[in-house]
Amino acid sequence: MVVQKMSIRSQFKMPKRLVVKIGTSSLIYPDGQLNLKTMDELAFTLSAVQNRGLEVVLVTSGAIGVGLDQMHLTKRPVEIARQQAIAAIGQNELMAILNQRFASYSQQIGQILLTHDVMDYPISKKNVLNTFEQLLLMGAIPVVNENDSVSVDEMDHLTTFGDNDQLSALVATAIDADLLIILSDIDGLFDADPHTCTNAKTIPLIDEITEAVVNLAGGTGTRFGTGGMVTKLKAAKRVINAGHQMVLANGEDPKIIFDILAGKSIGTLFAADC
Ligand SMILES: Nc1ncnc2c1ncn2[C@@H]1O[C@H](COP(=O)(O)OP(=O)(O)O)[C@@H](O)[C@H]1O
Ligand SMILES: N[C@@H](CCC(=O)OP(=O)(O)O)C(=O)O
Repeated sequence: MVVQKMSIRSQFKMPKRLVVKIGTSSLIYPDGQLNLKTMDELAFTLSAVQNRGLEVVLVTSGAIGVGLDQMHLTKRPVEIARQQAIAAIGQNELMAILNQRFASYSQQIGQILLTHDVMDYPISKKNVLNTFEQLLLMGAIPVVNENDSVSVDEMDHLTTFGDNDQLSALVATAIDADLLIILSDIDGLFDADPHTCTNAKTIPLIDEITEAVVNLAGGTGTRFGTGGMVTKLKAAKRVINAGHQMVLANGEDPKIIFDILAGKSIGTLFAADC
């Protein structure tokens, strides 16, 4: 048997403050069942990382996916109000499961529901940042999702409903996190959509989001995911512009975070050339 030694990234900087975003496609199986294994491993890994002295924030999707399961629905409804109602049901259950899993590792969590435009208003931004700082000071892990029942794509709301990739980048840059890890159902950024192109290969390092890079991105590959690669690249651009790093990796086993933090060459690292 040939054991391949994974190479260590020379560009990777060990973070002090980490944001991890996990997508619906990692939390819900393709048949709509909840992926309790991943949820448990996520709680274990983040608790262990926090326990070793890193400040950790979790941005989690899954409210709609969990809500569909709760309501025994197989399809996401088209009507926005129905999606919002299902998210309201699912968010409760999602937090109940996460709370229980984190509690089993003696890790306190605190829920923060955000809309993308919160950071545009100085007073709401200050209040939100104060909440993050206090939770982190208390050793708690802030658990963030979009406030789905008030997020709509119209008038004074500036972004589309349901984009936690960009929300995670917004949070990461606002709280000055050194690293954003986006966990999805794919191993990284591929040179073509891996679900439609069998020869597609992962790209280990991207130092700039050029037009050519943007052109590699397709939409979501699952019934439950929303943004696909397009929103992940927008997130990467925001993080790179703020002088920080982002890693996109497969969230099937969140213990992969230990290897990412050890600098191993896993997934795609987005980092500007120093
Ligand atoms: N160039 C690409 N490289 C990797 N994945 C891609 C690419 N273009 C499109 N995708 C799709 O993006 C999907 C991940 O996004 P999404 O389904 O929204 O997941 P999540 O729920 O984790 O946000 C992949 O499963 C894949 O089908
Ligand atoms: N706020 C929505 C998530 C929207 C979203 O961005 O989903 P995903 O593409 O799976 O990260 C929910 O919790 O279902």
